Amino acid sequence: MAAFIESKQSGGGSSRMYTYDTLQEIATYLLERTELRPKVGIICGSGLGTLAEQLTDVDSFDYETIPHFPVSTVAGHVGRLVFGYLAGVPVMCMQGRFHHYEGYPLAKCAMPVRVMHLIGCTHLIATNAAGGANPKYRVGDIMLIKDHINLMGFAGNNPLQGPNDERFGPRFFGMANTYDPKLNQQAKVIARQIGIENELREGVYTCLGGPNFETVAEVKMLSMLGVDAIGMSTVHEIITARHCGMTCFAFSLITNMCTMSYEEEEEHCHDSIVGVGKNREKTLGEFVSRIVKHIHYEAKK
Ligand SMILES: O=P(O)(O)O[C@H]1O[C@H](CO)[C@@H](O)[C@H]1O
Ligand code: HPA
Repeated sequence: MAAFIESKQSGGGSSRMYTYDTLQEIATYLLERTELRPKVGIICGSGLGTLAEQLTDVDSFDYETIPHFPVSTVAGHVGRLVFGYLAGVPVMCMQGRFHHYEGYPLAKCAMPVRVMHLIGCTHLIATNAAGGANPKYRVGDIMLIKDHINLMGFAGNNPLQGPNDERFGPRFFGMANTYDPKLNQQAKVIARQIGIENELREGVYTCLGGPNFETVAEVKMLSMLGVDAIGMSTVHEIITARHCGMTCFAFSLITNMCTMSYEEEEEHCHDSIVGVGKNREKTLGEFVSRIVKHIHYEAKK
């Protein structure tokens, strides 16, 4: 198994390793094995995979069985692509994502987003577990992402590095309003409808490489830069989705507060992070179902 995982983890560091033809091959493999034609792709974060278990009439594919697909190596990420209906709407759901710290280049982490696009998804919903860097936040809050800071990009690490294939999108493109403001507005309405408006936040997310959590000095610095929540994912997926013209919606479940002083005992660990996701599964299921329904009916107007 270890050798198998290693072989799945190897490969170049840029978008070059997943050519348009390779990605089309993956999409075709899946389309030949499911009759569902989803317009919405969902990525489940750590501990949030039970969302995929709410789908009905499913066709599911373990990552190991999908050609050219990496495998999930992190607890709380099952490693399965599930097609099915959520609240009566066809969706495809990654029950487990890929992270840079697993040894995968960013282009590989974000590759399934391009597969979603080729399958016909027009919308991406990315979810994640994140640490609260905003002291007003509480564990269990849901933070709508209104923007991100691509810290890894500052250091020259971007999922779109390498030759650009115009069939996906242009070489250069803007990122303003990438997190669809209208969907965030609707999410606030939904939060009121389901009685979670007091737990809903809207803020800025950043992704660090991980796998270690942040030092106190790092949290202080990020907080000064305007970061509200810190994680190790999502940013490269959203950049990839934006590049190919998908509408993006994303939120963080605040699973822990980042350690903000040296006196505090650091309490977070991956198990408790996954546990918070599980505790919030019912609420998040309802929240995401309503977002998906909204996207579906808006598209029909
Ligand atoms: O971003 P997701 O996949 O939700 O996972 C988050 O939780 C893990 C840390 O416990 C890290 O992988 C971090 O990125
Ligand atoms: N930091 C980084 N990533 C995370 C955290 C955190 O505190 N919590 C969940 N994912």
